[in-house]
Amino acid sequence: MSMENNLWQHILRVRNTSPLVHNITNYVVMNNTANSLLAIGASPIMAHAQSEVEDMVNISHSLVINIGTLDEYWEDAMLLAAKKANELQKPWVLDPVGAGATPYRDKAISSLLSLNPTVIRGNASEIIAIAKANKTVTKGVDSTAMSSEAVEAAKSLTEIHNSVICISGETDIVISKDQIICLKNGHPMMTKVTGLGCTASAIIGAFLGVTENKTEAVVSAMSLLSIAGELAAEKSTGPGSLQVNIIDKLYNMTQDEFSTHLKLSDHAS
Ligand SMILES: Nc1ncnc2c1ncn2[C@@H]1O[C@H](COP(=O)(O)OP(=O)(O)O)[C@@H](O)[C@H]1O
Ligand SMILES: Cc1ncsc1CCOP(=O)(O)O
Ligand SMILES: [Mg+2]
Repeated sequence: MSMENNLWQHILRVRNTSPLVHNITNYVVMNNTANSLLAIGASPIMAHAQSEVEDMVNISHSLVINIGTLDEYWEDAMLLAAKKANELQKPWVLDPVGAGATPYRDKAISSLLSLNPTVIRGNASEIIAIAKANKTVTKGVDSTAMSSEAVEAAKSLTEIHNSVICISGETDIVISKDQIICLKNGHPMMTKVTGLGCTASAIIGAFLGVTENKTEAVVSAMSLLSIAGELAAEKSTGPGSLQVNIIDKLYNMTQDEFSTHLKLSDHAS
């Protein structure tokens, strides 16, 4: 079966099996992330109490850790949850929001990285920062670099942590040990809606919960969100309506819309 066909099958599997996705995420995006997960057919739970995160991982299909509004208490909860996911061999995603912006953020990321996330998804500046390539300066939570500049940084992270890396941006690039997949979907207005990167990471979590092939899980998630953004932008007058229209398109995307818009290319790494 072609990769394109596999991607649509993964989308259907999320819709039909409704994986439970445990999110330890930031205050800015919690509501939008939960609604996006519901729209694709997944079941979201946001929980960060140290007393329950391990039990929550136990009943979930996957875990998503997002450091957007981190503090010391949350950091400990994240480490507990990631350790439990590893112990139970459940997939988990790290979204290193704002990597490189402050020493505290980088210290927390390095503790989480030592637990070898299944997938790391960030914009180009964040991926470069966490690989300590130091070729660019992170400006808050938005990217100042192009995805292509972060490819070398991502390759080194894949080698060290055995993780699949997703660099999001104008082109989304998914890097595993033997493959580099580029997706040229999306719309520039998506950068004017807060939390769409966080949504991408959460949706990746949903696909990891139902799909053995981790690279395909990431590509399914990124193509679904980016095509939804592209189609939603056509009928949006600005970022406010785009935010809402993306959730609707995640919910009602058809196979025809998916396959006629998908712009994917595959290379050996
Ligand atoms: N310039 C762009 N053109 C088209 N799509 C984009 C662009 N920038 C980001 N996107 C899309 O927006 C979503 C979020 O990615 P991104 O903005 O890189 O995350 P973050 O919010 O973490 O910086 C992805 O689906 C990505 O493909
Ligand atoms: C603005 C902001 N500040 C802390 S977390 C956050 C949301 C970042 O979301 P994204 O990286 O998906 O744009
Ligand atoms: Mg982000």
